[in-house]
Amino acid sequence: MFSQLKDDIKSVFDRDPAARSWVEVLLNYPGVHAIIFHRFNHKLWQWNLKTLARWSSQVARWFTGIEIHPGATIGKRFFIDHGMGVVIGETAIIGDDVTVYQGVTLGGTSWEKGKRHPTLEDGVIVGAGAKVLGPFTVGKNARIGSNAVVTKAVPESATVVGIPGRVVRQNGKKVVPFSDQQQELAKKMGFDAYGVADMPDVTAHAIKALLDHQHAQDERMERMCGVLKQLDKNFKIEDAVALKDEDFAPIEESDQQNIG
Ligand SMILES: CC(=O)SCCNC(=O)CCNC(=O)[C@H](O)C(C)(C)COP(=O)(O)OP(=O)(O)OC[C@H]1O[C@@H](n2cnc3c(N)ncnc32)[C@H](O)[C@@H]1OP(=O)(O)O
Ligand SMILES: N[C@@H](CO)C(=O)O
Repeated sequence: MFSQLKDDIKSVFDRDPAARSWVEVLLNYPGVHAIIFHRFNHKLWQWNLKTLARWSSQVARWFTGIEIHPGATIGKRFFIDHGMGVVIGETAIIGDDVTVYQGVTLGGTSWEKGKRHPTLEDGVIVGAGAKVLGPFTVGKNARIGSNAVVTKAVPESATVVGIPGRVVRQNGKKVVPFSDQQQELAKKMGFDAYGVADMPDVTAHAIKALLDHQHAQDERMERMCGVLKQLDKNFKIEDAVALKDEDFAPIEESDQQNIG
């Protein structure tokens, strides 16, 4: 537990340019105080001293403004910067090297018991004031922008911003935002519709399909005109446009072989 705490404190230097010395970090970082409390409270929870664990987590909240349920599972080198207003629910699972800022909630949307809080994989960053609500997974190294409200799974290495949260970057590449209609169409076409950087633009896809069809029709029409010209040397396309249904005689079998 002590080496884990040492790693927690060391991670502050990697992720906060304002951190200057161990003494300063130990004295002034509520996020550090909260994680020290939590490492201990989680042990109490696991030893089935649940009431004591919850009471101690409330003491920590009183000191730090950060509320971490003692049942929450938190990996190595967890860093809460500033911290005031952070709430982490009972069934939240947090991987290694995760960073959260003040005002973040890792919360639930259901009153059912069981898994109801999110899982944050390794390296996730959750910006100030963001709310991550529900029992889904935020993939490795994903970033959640400050004040976002996220209620759906987030792919690995994605950046999600806004309300409702939407993926704007994946692996550093810009993701074109899709309308609800485009997402529906994409689903019908068999593409994953949420936050996939390589997902094709379905509107462009539909326009291309129409143009391909038009091109094929033009070619067919040209071939038909060629055949008609062979049948009648004086044939002009303008005359063909003016023709009515009754002007067409049934096609002879020998002509049919030439068409198509
Ligand atoms: C005192 C203190 O400093 S407390 C610390 C407070 N700091 C935080 O909470 C940090 C949280 N970090 C963020 O919000 C960052 O902006 C991140 C993590 C989202 C940046 O992630 P990146 O993958 O680097 O994305 P990037 O900065 O390129 O932004 C992507 C797009 O989202 C927009 N964007 C970024 N953050 C947000 C946000 N919180 N809300 C809405 N849009 C946002 C950007 O303007 C950009 O738009 P564009 O594509 O039209 O240019
Ligand atoms: N502590 C971080 C965010 O406030 C910094 O100083 O940049």
